[in-house]
Amino acid sequence: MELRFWKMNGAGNDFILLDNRSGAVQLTPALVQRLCDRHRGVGADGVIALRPCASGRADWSWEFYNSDGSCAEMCGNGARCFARFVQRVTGWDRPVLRFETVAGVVEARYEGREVTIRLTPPTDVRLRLVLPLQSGPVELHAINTGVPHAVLFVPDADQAAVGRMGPEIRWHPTFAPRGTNVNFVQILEPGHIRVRTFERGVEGETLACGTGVTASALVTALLYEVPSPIRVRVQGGDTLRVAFRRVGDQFEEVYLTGPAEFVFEGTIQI
Ligand SMILES: N[C@@H](CCC[C@H](N)C(=O)O)C(=O)O
Repeated sequence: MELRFWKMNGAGNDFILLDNRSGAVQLTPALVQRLCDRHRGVGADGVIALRPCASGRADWSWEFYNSDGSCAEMCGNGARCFARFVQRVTGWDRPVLRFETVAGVVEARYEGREVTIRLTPPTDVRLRLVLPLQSGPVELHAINTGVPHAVLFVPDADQAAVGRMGPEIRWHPTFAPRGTNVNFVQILEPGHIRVRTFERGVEGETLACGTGVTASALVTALLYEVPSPIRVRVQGGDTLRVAFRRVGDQFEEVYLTGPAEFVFEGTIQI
């Protein structure tokens, strides 16, 4: 079978997008791994498939897979790409698109080449956890912004031990059974942070992680009383923006703004 795909990226976090409205493509873990293979496939951090919204709660639905073939509940950078993809393949011409994810309904607003998404409210906030790692105890913070994230503050993101501490925290029993994504956050100035993310399901550092950027900004807001919006520089060099409405320790509205770019389209035999 010949599979048509579109390659996109959001701040360097790259995805293969498929129009699977008909349900003709069976996205097995093996097929996702093959498509995402950077040597033998198209190459990407994940695969996103457009689906009709069976529940009627939104305009469309998606399936999201990490490059290892695992399903994830949500993806911030992927959500912005998905919004532009729906425009291209369905002719969607409204200013806002709502689509269903495992984490809940996400709203996307088109702003030229950028997209702002409204995420589901964060859950499972746990501040000041101390984890006994091999290198000694480390203080970090947990928050779920659609998928689980650990956030730890470092003096210099360039020097952060992402490759060593990332997998250790990602698989730590505190976050069992499905583990967590891990963000290393440097405060650059008030309202401006830099984030490097070790991603679950990619099992490595990506150039950006939208839900990780959001998690890092919200934890920064809680710990350091930083007001909305917060600018976040990612490893790929882009700057994303996180805006929120906070009531006490609760975030009632959370938005992520950033780029979503088409790179190429093609076909592959599966
Ligand atoms: N890159 C994404 C997050 C994708 C899911 C994540 N790897 C997980 O399995 O939790 C983003 O931009 O948010």
